[in-house]
Amino acid sequence: MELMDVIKQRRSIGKVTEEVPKRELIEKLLESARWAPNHYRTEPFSFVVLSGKGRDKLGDVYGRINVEELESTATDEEKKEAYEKGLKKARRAPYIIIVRLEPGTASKVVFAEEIAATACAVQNLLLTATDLGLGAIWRSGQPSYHQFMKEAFQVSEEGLVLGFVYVGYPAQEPKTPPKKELIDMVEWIED
Ligand SMILES: Cc1cc2nc3c(=O)[nH]c(=O)nc-3n(C[C@H](O)[C@H](O)[C@H](O)COP(=O)(O)O)c2cc1C
Repeated sequence: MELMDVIKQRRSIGKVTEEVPKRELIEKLLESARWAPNHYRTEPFSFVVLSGKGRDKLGDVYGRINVEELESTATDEEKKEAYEKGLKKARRAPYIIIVRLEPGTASKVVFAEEIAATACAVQNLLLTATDLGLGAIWRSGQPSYHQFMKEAFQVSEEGLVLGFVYVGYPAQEPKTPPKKELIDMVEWIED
């Protein structure tokens, strides 16, 4: 596909089928992420790929966070339900790619730029998914930044789990969300 077509056709696909994409396709996504720009060559991004029962590692964290958020008066039944809801959340796609960020340690490194570089890596991944006919969505939310998440996926105090890319084959054709017009976001200053 033409680059501009891939860019425009990429949509966040939240609903995917249970069909498991071949591992080689997921490897292609990761390979494209590897080439993202990053300042001072810190390459702050790394990935954990979950599939099958491996997804329960994320589900367990979601579940424990759900349980922690319950009132102290919650019954065992309510805790079980909350935990299982977490497990289910991590089964929404056959593959989940955990996006980790570990900032460079040199004093000149700017944390915002480490986030920018990691976001570039995710965009590469999402565009490649579009090109390969896969459906993908970048998910985040508060659990992403929870201490349980950092511990489970070995992220340091300084680092971040920037989010999760859920990948499968599209089970929906999402509408294109309204996008601002260029005229509303660009100022040209000439001569
Ligand atoms: C940093 C980031 C975090 C996101 N987190 C979520 C999320 O937790 N849940 C979700 O449904 N979509 C999430 N999205 C996807 C956006 O909802 C989506 O990009 C937006 O609606 C525009 O739609 P499009 O991606 O199809 O252009 C996230 C996107 C970004 C860039």
